[in-house]
Amino acid sequence: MTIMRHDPDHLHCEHEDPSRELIHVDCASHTYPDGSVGIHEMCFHVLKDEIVALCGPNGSGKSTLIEHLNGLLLPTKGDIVINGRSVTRGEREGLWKEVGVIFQRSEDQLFAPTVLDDVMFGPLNLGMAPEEARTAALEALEAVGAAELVGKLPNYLSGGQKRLVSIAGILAMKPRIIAMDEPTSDLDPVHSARIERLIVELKTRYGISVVIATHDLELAARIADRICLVRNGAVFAEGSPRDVFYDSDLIHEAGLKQPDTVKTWLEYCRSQGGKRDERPVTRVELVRLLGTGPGR
Ligand SMILES: Nc1ncnc2c1ncn2[C@@H]1O[C@H](COP(=O)(O)OP(=O)(O)OP(=O)(O)O)[C@@H](O)[C@H]1O
Repeated sequence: MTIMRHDPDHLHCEHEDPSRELIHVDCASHTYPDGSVGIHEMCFHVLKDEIVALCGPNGSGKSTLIEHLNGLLLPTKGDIVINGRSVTRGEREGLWKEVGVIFQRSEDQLFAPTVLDDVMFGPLNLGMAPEEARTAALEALEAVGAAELVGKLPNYLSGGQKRLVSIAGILAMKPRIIAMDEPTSDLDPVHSARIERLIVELKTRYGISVVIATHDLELAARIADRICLVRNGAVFAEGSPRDVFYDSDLIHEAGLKQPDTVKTWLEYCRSQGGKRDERPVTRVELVRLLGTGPGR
């Protein structure tokens, strides 16, 4: 995968793998009622079996894009096509079965008296019979490792537990795609690692494609198949973590900073005057290379 730059003068939302496409955001724009531009001529896609990370500075449009992926917001211009159905043309029935969205603030998602009620809410809403919904909810809580929380009051859960329960609530609806806004923000390292493992499992074990909006570039480097750089309401470049994070000009243009792992390797190579063919993006890769030294 090489870096693809989106040329604002020749916008095209095509890509090389349309047969695997689940989401197609076709030059979509959204202006909020107060005149703020949320997204502007956004071209974006999600394929089957991939984890895509949206990376960009505050206010670049990541959350606004995520809220468009299951019809919470509608574009004021352009189209959003989910699994062949145009959201803009009103084909929105059952959209929550296709794309589940997990908000940055888990509180926005949890409102029922108990965790079980909360996780059952989505399946019941999709028309499942109560027993079936209960089974789906229990399975989802088990899958996220939160089975012991089943009878608890959502209000009294810790931030990390709330995040797990809100993921279970979405997973219980068995969507094809899950979009998460800042999935690891405000979590301690243990809970972050748990959510990170869960995101990878959603893809590898359940065949769910995942979109994450994140400021944690180290996380994106570890788990994403594709990085989409977002600026001024649009994806302006995309590529593999290795290609994107080693392009310092591009990262600068995105208003971001290279991940520490990348910076450490580049500094090490400079200090050693060695070759730079390898491009580690995870700490495990970095440590392995530091053991052999650059250019050896
Ligand atoms: N409900 C809203 N009403 C008005 N403007 C909004 C609303 N939500 C977002 N915006 C504006 O839309 C633009 C994009 O915001 P958005 O929250 O999508 O960015 P973001 O990349 O997710 O930012 P962050 O990383 O800080 O979460 C910003 O200028 C923001 O002020």
